[in-house]
Amino acid sequence: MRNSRQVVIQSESTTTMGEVDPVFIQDPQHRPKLSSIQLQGIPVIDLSPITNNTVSDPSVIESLVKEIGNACKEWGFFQVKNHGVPLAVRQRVEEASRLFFAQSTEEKRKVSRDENNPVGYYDTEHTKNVRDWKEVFDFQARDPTFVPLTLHEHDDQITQWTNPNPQYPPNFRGVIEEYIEEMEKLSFKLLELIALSLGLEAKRFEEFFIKDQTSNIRFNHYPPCPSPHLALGVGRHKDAGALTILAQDEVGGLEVKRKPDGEWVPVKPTPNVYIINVGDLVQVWSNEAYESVEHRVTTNSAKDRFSIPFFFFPAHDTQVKPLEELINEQNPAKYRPYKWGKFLARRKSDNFKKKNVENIHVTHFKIA
Ligand SMILES: O=C(O)CCC(=O)C(=O)O
Ligand SMILES: [Fe+2]
Repeated sequence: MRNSRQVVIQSESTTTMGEVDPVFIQDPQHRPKLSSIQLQGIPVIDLSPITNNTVSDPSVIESLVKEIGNACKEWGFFQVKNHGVPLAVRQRVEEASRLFFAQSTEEKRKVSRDENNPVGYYDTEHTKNVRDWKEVFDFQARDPTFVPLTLHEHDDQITQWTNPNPQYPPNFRGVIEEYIEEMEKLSFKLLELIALSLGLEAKRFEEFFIKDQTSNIRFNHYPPCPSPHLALGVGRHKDAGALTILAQDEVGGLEVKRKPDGEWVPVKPTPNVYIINVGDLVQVWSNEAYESVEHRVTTNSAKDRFSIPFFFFPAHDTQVKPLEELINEQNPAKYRPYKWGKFLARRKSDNFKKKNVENIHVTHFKIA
């Protein structure tokens, strides 16, 4: 994370000095407060009614669906326990991630992403044009993943993204693939519950994901940062997909913007839970019954932090628009239709070129 342009910055709030390249420094209004208070957190929902085969009482499922619906409305975020993902599978992938990032930068760059194949290692991501204090390794759930060749709306040619094959740790790919399989199963279950909570058929969303989904998993490593009050691990953003399933370690740093008052609420680490958030696609499909909520990651000066989000993305040819069942004369569609694949390719391309404009975002399709 260090380079020759490093400068010494005088902290505003304390007398400590920290060394951070200016590209990492957030505007004052976006700097984290780093308070240690733990506010009333996002809800933890017990998924045993759907993971435990012996539950037959429909009212139990009904109340689970209500809980999920309420969490989506109030927070856009929730956590799940008794989710059915074997702990050993998670531990294997977490261990592999640590080993991967512990290698030299030179080794990691052997599996770097590039403009045509935006999958693999990189350490220069910018969120809202400020550099994130992190390094990542991206891996697609489908290998190859089919995506549009160009960004032109009427060009139907496709190309493919393929996964790199890191040599270390041994069997990294196998361990990731095993974990992805669990993430997909959980994603489908969660989307069913979300569909039910919107009054839709349980499998309403399935068609978008069955063939050629574009989901990816990301390994994040946030090294200790000498100036945690100036930089962020990931700047404030919303996730663009359908939903995200996040495994965070015990260090903490994820903050969610609380809906009514805009307060940044830290998500306290809890062993073996997953943090779920609905993304922009659910916001559009539900015609804003549910909203995708901003979140960010703070850094700290003492500890490395690792997290693993799984981004559940539909097939590239999915036409995204508010669902017919959820719009009517009183509640007309709030978004124009858009092609998921074009959107995704545009995002990756803007992101790679680090254009000095805001990345494409779902608000571009909002009907004023
Ligand atoms: O590391 C985290 O806790 C969250 C990361 C995140 O929000 C993202 O990668 O989109
Ligand atoms: Fe995110």
